[in-house]
Order: sequence, then structure tokens, then C-alpha cells
Amino acid sequence: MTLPTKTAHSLVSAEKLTCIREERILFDELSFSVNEGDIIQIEGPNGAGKTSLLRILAGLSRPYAGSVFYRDEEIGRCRDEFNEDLLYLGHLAGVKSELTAEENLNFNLRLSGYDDFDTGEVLAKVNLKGFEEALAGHLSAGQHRRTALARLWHSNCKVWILDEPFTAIDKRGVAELEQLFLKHADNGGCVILTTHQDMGLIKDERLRKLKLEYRFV
Ligand SMILES: Nc1ncnc2c1ncn2[C@@H]1O[C@H](COP(=O)(O)OP(=O)(O)OP(=O)(O)O)[C@@H](O)[C@H]1O
Repeated sequence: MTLPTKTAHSLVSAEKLTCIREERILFDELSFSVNEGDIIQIEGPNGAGKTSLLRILAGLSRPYAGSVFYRDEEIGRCRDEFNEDLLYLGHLAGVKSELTAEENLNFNLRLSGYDDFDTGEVLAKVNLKGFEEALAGHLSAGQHRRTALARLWHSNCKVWILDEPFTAIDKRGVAELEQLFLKHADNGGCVILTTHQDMGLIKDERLRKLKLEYRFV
């Protein structure tokens, strides 16, 4: 399925994005739009520019040329509104090793402006019941990642931009995440993610793919 370009109903859209790193053009004049209910997978080999694209879409880095829009406004002009509606999880995902799982979740949810939540309940949803007091640095790789992902279960943000959310997550955890993504999309949100894994529950008719090729120049 190919991605359409910006329309009046677009939630997030990219217009003619060009990204250059170390004199290599990663992508050039890339345009597409993401609507409510969309689940978009950015595909491509290592080094193709997937993370670079997600960071540009999230407003964390600037493109060489082109613009990103949230609804109808360029993200630089609606920064506060966009940030309120955006949940971005990068590779490192903001989990601090010296804090416990509970402290990390508490910190991340409060940073996102939430103050009414039960950390134990949210951590239980990512199978971390009993590990609330464990230092994140002492958790397994999958549990560490689950600590980061927990905030998805308590998010009102419409736009989820997720860089490799399934890394180190077991099969059951991947299925639970896929279910959550479908529910989020059904509720009018959108998910833009990268993954090298095939998704079992999110079938082709629900998934739109954007493939980045590795470019040598
Ligand atoms: N801030 C930066 N400064 C210089 N080069 C960068 C920067 N960020 C990324 N790059 C380079 O851009 C290229 C694309 O990196 P990016 O992380 O976007 O790829 P990716 O498709 O996400 O790869 P992977 O599948 O390995 O995660 C790489 O060659 C990387 O070295």
C-alpha cells in the first residue's frame, strides 16, 4: 500500500523532506501523510535513515529541506500542541538505570503532564508486577524495554512515533503491543514505527509501509 500525500484530514504529514548525513542523501523530497487510524511501518536496511526520519517527524532534528505538519500547521508553529499530542520513544527510550522501574515510569508520566495514575497497575500491564522496586539497570533487556514501553498504556497522545519498540520483547509481549497499537488506531490515534520484525496481528490491510532504500550517494 502506498502512502498518500497531505490532505485536509492529515494528522501528520511530511512535505518534500530531504535528509543528508555525512554528505550522503538518506532520502530526498519524501512526501506522505498519516491519518487518524493509521499504523505506518518505516522499513529499510540498517543505515537507510529510518531513525533519522522518525526524529525529523517528531521535531527532534531538522531536515535539510522540507517540512513536517501537524494537522495543518508546520510543527515549528504549533510546537506546544504537537508536543502535547506526541509520544516519541527512541532507541534509548529515557529509562534511567539508577532509578527503579516504578520511579522511571513515574518520572516519564509526570514529565508528560500526567498526575493521575497507578504505577503498579501500569507496570502490571507490561508484566512487571513484582519488579516495581527493581533498579532498571538490574532488569533484563526485555524488562528494561518494557519499563520504557509502559507509558504507552497510559497515554492520551494521538501520535505515537516508536523506534524499534519490539527490540528485546518476547513473542507474547509483541502480540500485546500489536493489540495496543490496533486499539490506539481504532480510537483515532496513529502509530508510526520502525521494526525489522514481521508483525503477526497487524495484518497487511491495517498496515501501511514506507520503504527507505539504502542510498550510497
Ligand atoms: N547525527 C548524525 N550525524 C551524522 N550521521 C548521522 C547522524 N544520525 C545518523 N547518521 C547517519 O545516518 C545514517 C542513517 O542512520 P539511521 O540511524 O537513521 O538509520 P536506520 O535506518 O535507523 O538504521 P538501523 O536500522 O541500523 O537502526 C547512518 O549512516 C548514520 O551513521
